[in-house]
Amino acid sequence: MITTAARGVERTTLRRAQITPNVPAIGAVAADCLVKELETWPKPGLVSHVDNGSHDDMDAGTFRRSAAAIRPYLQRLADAGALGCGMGRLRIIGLEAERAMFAATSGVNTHRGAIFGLGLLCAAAGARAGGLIDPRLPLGDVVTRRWGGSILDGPVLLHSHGSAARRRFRAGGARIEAAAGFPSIYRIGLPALHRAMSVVPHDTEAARVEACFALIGSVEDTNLLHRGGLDGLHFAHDAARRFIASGGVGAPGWRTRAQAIHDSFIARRLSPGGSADLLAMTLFVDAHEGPTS
Ligand SMILES: CC(C)(COP(=O)(O)OP(=O)(O)OC[C@H]1O[C@@H](n2cnc3c(N)ncnc32)[C@H](O[C@H]2O[C@H](COP(=O)(O)OP(=O)(O)OP(=O)(O)O)[C@@H](O)[C@H]2O)[C@@H]1O)[C@@H](O)C(=O)NCCC(=O)NCCS
Ligand SMILES: Nc1ncnc2[nH]cnc12
Repeated sequence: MITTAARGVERTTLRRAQITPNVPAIGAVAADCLVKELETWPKPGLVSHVDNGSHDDMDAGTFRRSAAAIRPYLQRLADAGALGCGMGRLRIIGLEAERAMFAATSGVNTHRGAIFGLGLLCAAAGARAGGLIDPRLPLGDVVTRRWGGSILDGPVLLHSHGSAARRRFRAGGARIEAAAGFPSIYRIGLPALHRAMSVVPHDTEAARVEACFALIGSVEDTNLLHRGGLDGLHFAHDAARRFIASGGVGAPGWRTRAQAIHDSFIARRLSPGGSADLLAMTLFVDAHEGPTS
């Protein structure tokens, strides 16, 4: 737990540090990406502004409260990145963010994966904007270079759904994704988002749907493994890949087909929460290094 004394040190250091003017915007951009992820429909099995997907313990309001509660911590992670902090400091802020999330959601895990991955990307954006690292380096590479080793060496959560699924199925999960510089964002999420933006330039929600399906079709999502085992993961991969292969959001009638896949996930109670987090992270990276940023 962070002590009052440690907080005082952090505040003093922040006052002294040369934080460039765009660092203070990083947390707000990240929280906005969480809201954009929420406001994307249809997302198979996931909660949105339209329905609760495969969940009966949370709705759009739960996610909005969670995003608002963790926003200041995402900014603190950006500030910590700009100050050159190591993984130990980032982990303390991340755990505080988790506590704020649980307080805002009455104990429901909405964004633990997002706090981790988006939090690291915020710290990377802070390090880059603060002049600590080559500004041309992609944010994913910044994460690998600065914190990759300690991400993999850090303490493991023994009782999370994800850790149980990772042990049972030998899956990778959020740490491997982050330590490797977020290959799912750079190889899958961003190309799908940009492809769809060129096909449906006036429909930004459709572009997010395309990126979401592309991610679900490829990510080894521990949420899918936790709820549906290997069968659930394969079902999700197949359905999402078929949607993309048949033209995605560029094909006529795409919304009806996407909704049918959403319904099929709900019938199996599948929820690709890791892919939802990676969609929010894709939007964040796009905001910082996309064609129009
Ligand atoms: C390192 C931690 C992330 C440890 O977490 P864990 O051991 O649980 O590791 P993972 O299995 O790897 O998953 C963690 C969460 O990351 C998301 N995720 C899943 N697969 C992937 C993937 N392949 N790549 C990236 N991210 C992935 C996912 O988060 C979402 O799902 C959460 C809800 O899940 P769950 O509680 O199981 O909910 P339900 O299925 O609904 O449960 P039931 O209703 O069935 O009961 C939600 O949070 C989404 O965000 C995984 O859950 C990390 O937590 C940790 O160590 N934190 C400490 C802080 C820290 O180090 N911070 C660093 C600086 S910020
Ligand atoms: N929209 C969403 N629905 C369910 N789980 C999630 N985890 C992150 N975003 C989510």
